[in-house]
Amino acid sequence: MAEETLLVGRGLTKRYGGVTALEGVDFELRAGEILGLVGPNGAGKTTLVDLISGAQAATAGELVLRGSKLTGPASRRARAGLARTFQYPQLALELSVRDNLLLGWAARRHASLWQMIVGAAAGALRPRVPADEAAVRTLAEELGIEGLDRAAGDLTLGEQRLVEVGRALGQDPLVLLLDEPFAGSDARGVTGIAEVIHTVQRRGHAVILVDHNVDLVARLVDRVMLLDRGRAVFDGGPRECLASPQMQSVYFGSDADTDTDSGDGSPEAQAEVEDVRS
Ligand SMILES: Nc1ncnc2c1ncn2[C@@H]1O[C@H](COP(=O)(O)OP(=O)(O)OP(=O)(O)O)[C@@H](O)[C@H]1O
Repeated sequence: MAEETLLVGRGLTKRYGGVTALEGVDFELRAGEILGLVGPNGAGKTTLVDLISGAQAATAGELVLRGSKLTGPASRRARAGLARTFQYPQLALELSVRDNLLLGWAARRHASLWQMIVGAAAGALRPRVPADEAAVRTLAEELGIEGLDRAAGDLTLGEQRLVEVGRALGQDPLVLLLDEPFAGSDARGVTGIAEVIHTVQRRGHAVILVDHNVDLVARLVDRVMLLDRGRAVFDGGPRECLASPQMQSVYFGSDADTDTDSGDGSPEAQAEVEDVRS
């Protein structure tokens, strides 16, 4: 695995009024690394993704991407090399699957994915770039996305997630942030999303993968960070995390057994991830 440090977070803290969502979280993400972010409801997982992506401003702390401070709004951070997906997929529902995917490629050349979405909804996804269209067709085949002319609003939740992950891949991110990408996905969707994760890794870039399902995450990632009530209580290998006293304490209390599946994610999804882990 490459040794270059891509992204560093130091002392990341977020307070919403009296609620401390995140407190002094440090991490390092290396090139080619897949980092799993796990923890129970309210642990601060989405907040950390929000602080990295720029969806929320940190109360304290700093982020450094390839040696440069990462600051400013989400659009600037996207230009710096971040792409993310959301707990609830954010596609342009009235546009086709093809156009939603094309937005990822188009965003490489434009200021902001969100400006692109608004512009595309108004018919501004022109002129089309043949190379982008070819890349979208290839990606759709690889991910098993069918019916490129369908409106995104007609897709199932799992299909929408796959398209959103595909769009993020089109941005060719240095760091891809995936917030619960498997929820609502069938086995084919899980395979497709896992393929995207490995594609980013093969490019020497990095992925932060958030999910409730610790067993499922552990099969895909190189490292796991366990959050509990806003604090990082474990950072290390997935097997070590599953066996750690911190994991026991966070999920079960100290003397519980080791079934770490929170119940999110289908059995099919888990079986499929077992198969696709490379
Ligand atoms: N906009 C907000 N305003 C106030 N409190 C918030 C806000 N966003 C998050 N919180 C609080 O911050 C804490 C961390 O929330 P966060 O959504 O980051 O957790 P999470 O680990 O992603 O949880 P889940 O797995 O349920 O999505 C929670 O107590 C939550 O209620």
